Amino acid sequence: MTNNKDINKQNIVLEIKDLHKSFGNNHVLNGFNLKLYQGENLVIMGKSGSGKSVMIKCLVGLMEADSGTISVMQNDITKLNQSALDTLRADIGFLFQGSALYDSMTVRENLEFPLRRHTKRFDSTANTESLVIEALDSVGLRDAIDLMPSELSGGMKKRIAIARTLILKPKIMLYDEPTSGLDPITAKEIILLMQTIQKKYGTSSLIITHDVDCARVISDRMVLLIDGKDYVVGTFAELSKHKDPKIKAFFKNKTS
Ligand SMILES: Nc1ncnc2c1ncn2[C@@H]1O[C@H](COP(=O)(O)OP(=O)(O)OP(=O)(O)O)[C@@H](O)[C@H]1O
Repeated sequence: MTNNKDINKQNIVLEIKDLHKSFGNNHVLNGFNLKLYQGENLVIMGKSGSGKSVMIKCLVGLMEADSGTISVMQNDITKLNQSALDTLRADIGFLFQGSALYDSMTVRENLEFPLRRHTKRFDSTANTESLVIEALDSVGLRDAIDLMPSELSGGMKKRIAIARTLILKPKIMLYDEPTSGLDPITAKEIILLMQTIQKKYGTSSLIITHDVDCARVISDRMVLLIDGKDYVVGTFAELSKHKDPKIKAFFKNKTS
């Protein structure tokens, strides 16, 4: 299933070309490529240890690749100075696996935190309170504004983490295992929320997941990371019918 929306294939918002990363003899990324188009949900699947986290770390600058290029909105991030990189980073919202809220801060303070770090992004008249409320409304949790993270369920934490990412109005969202640790109903709610956000904010999303149901619902295209490469790229419908055993293994009993 593909989502019925505009994808602008003329506008590549993120491109990884020929990425290599090894740790000694462990050649984790071995010529990995991907293109993310504006307005697209691109799912990356790969088995455990295939290099998804390594790829994300290279992408957000936490790890240096051995070779290859990573361009975000036509800027090669390996060639930017720190200040240009920080500006560009604000355009990328990263939802970490564990939600990563600050436990000692209220929901409001958690949401204000990125605003304080990226003050240049907002003019001085921007009202912090209204930005916080707008982001909370987007995830349906305005009433949680004064709660502490310990008072939230797993699904609520995920929503607040999404709101905290959205508050900077990113152009690209990176979701690392957005449904892991959630029960199937809550996982479905988060997937629906990701779709709603995409429509409302017009973001492009890179979604790393093991969750085949999530991939089926959310992906416009998928990339399978196998043997350190973009082994195959295509829609869920195309890949789930593939005869190659390495590809079939991802979809076993899951194509209904
Ligand atoms: N800092 C590091 N030093 C040495 N080896 C590393 C380092 N980081 C990752 N690796 C190795 O890179 C490989 C890929 O790891 P990575 O964490 O990217 O896998 P993954 O696809 O994200 O797995 P999972 O789905 O289980 O999270 C593994 O063999 C891992 O041991």
